[in-house]
Amino acid sequence: MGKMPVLQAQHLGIDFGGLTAVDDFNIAMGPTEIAGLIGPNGAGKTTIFNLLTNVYQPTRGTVLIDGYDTAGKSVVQVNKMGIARTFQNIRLFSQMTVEENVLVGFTNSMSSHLVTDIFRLPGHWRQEAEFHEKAQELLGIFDMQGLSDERAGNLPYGAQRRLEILRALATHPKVLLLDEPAAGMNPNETEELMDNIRKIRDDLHIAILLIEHDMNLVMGICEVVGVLDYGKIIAKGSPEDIQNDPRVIEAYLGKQGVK
Ligand SMILES: Nc1ncnc2c1ncn2[C@@H]1O[C@H](COP(=O)(O)OP(=O)(O)OP(=O)(O)O)[C@@H](O)[C@H]1O
Repeated sequence: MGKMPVLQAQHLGIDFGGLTAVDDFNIAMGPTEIAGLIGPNGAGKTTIFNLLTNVYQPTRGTVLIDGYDTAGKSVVQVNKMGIARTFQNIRLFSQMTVEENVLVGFTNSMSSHLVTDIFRLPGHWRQEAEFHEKAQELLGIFDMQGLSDERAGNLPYGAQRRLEILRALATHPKVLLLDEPAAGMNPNETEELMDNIRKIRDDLHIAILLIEHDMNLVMGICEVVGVLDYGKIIAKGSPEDIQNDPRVIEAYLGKQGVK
């Protein structure tokens, strides 16, 4: 039998007043799977990320990370259980350096006195050196070591998005959720991002679930794609299956003019 899923959602749903934003969402992700979630604007994609990370408490259903139920856990606790995410809008600490932004990611897996050590007390050189090294290693994924001391806010847009991914990776997730990682990127940057997403999966052995409107990216790197429409999954399968599914073409791809 295959390995236990790292991320499982069962009959997950949420209502906002009278609106059912997500209903009966199910997923079981293998440890190194790359999956995509697509659907028209307002279909509920980001809401699913918010449910998976406990930003929203589900009205129905369960989420399991590595087999453990996330019910009642805080966002930080769920992150420690193994799920990390990026956001549609960049949320970096723009006044801090590139390396400091990565270090912030590490702090989530440390006890609070270690955080104090790193940021306030200069005595713990060995620890600092260790974290510096780890940060450099992560920055190396995107060849960003040379930018360590730049202020994050001064980086070009594409580099800021890459840094966000690294900061999420610094929390040592088993599952990485990427919310529109290619948004605002030019075709060359998107192509590079695709290689890097594969590289992250291969090198770090983690599962990646992504929301994306860029169909080249979705169809190019996802092994499984789920299509969401009005809060419900209307189709699920390989990129080929999805592209040929009449329901999908009607709900989404047709409107986008993608063949
Ligand atoms: N906190 C909230 N309160 C009320 N309604 C909400 C809330 N969050 C999301 N919704 C509603 O849930 C639905 C799904 O929104 P969501 O942002 O998840 O869609 P999406 O598929 O991510 O869209 P997009 O592709 O535009 O980002 C929308 O109708 C939205 O208005």
